[in-house]
Amino acid sequence: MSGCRGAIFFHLLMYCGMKKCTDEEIVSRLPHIAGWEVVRPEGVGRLFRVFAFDDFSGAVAFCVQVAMLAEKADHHPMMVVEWGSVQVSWWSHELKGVSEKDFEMAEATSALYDS
Ligand SMILES: C[C@H](O)[C@H](O)[C@H]1CNC2=NC(N)=NC(=O)C2=N1
Repeated sequence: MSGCRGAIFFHLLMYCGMKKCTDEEIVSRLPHIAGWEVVRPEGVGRLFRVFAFDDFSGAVAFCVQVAMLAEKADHHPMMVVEWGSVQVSWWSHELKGVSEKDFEMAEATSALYDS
């Protein structure tokens, strides 16, 4: 298999099991991930939470931890870092919405923050 076809095959394997959550599924799951809300920029649902820090370096260190988690899972958030806070958004680009994977990643992100 060529490198390109191999990459496409891997990509399909990773994402064919994922499905976009319905609005009903999102509403029922959201109370189980404290602090997260759904935002819909340009009509695409995302899980969103702001994490508070006492300084800039704490916020950056958290971003690095989340980045390592993301690399392991091959699923990547949007993070906006500034003094005292990190805004994290999880959604599935491929599906143009929120999937089960995003809920798992949001939960893992909160667990990192709480640890
Ligand atoms: C090729 C690679 O596996 C894909 O582009 C992955 C990378 N990380 C990703 N992260 C997120 N959040 N959504 C995706 O659809 C996605 N796709």
